[in-house]
Amino acid sequence: MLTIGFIGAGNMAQAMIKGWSGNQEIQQVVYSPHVGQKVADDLHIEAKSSALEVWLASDLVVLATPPDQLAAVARELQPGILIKPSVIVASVLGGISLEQLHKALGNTVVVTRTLPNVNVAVKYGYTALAFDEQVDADIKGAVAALFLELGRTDELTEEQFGAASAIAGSGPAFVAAFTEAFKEAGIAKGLDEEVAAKLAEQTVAGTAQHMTQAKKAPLDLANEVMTPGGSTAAGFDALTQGGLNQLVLDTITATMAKNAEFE
Ligand SMILES: NC(=O)C1=CN([C@@H]2O[C@H](COP(=O)(O)OP(=O)(O)OC[C@H]3O[C@@H](n4cnc5c(N)ncnc54)[C@H](O)[C@@H]3O)[C@@H](O)[C@H]2O)C=CC1
Ligand SMILES: O=C(O)[C@@H]1CCC=N1
Repeated sequence: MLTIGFIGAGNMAQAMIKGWSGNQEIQQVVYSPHVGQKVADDLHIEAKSSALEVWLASDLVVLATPPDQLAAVARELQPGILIKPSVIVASVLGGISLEQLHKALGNTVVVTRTLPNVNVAVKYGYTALAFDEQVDADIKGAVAALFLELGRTDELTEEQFGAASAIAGSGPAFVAAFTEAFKEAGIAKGLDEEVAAKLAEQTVAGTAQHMTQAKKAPLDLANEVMTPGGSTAAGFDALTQGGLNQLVLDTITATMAKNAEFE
């Protein structure tokens, strides 16, 4: 049995807990000063009463607080790090580097940097992983296998994390915003809200599934839909000439700029 302990019980921690919840080989525990007990009750796992208790109970500890809480959490964990140095840390803290993790937690702790997105809750996530030279191949393999259970995963360089965070980490929010805009357009054109919501959601979900299952590039799929001289091409021109690519680039640039503030 592997025990995964969460420090922080917000949206990201809950998504990961849900993703691993069906695995009989994994036991999960959680601490948060605010909502830990409620989240534990809702997700049928055990609540601990401090970050230190989580550390002492776990094989792998996920740091899932807001990034600015790292120093406070590290202070609480110091006795645990001395008593039980074998614990592996998987940090999901946005913008916090491996070097910053070592500075806060000490050089002897095995730290890994992981960047999942909320879609891990339904095992359709993407998780970027980064390791330093202290992490041996067995630990890398074990951490990668855990996240592979929650969707796709890759080892990236830390330099790639800013862009990966904006596109894969924050991306579900942007795709959701596009889906909402699709729905709003349907309502504006006379559909009931319920119908518009269903059409928008199923079209976004189906398009993603189609590209994945058929290994089709986005523009190849778009070209299949665009009957020459037909209606889709007229809409596609409006979308691209209206500045879609620039808008998406601006979105990613703004996201990365904010993320860099934590470094
Ligand atoms: N939400 C997302 O999609 C993603 C979030 N992340 C990262 O995950 C981390 C958490 O983000 P969210 O879950 O969205 O935030 P959130 O605000 O939903 O949750 C934060 C949690 O941390 C707890 N907390 C605050 N201070 C604490 C402390 N000193 N000790 C223990 N627990 C404490 C809060 O009670 C709360 O349960 C952030 O560092 C964020 O950058 C990374 C990738 C994606
Ligand atoms: O919004 C945030 O700061 C975090 C990082 C990636 C997704 N959520």
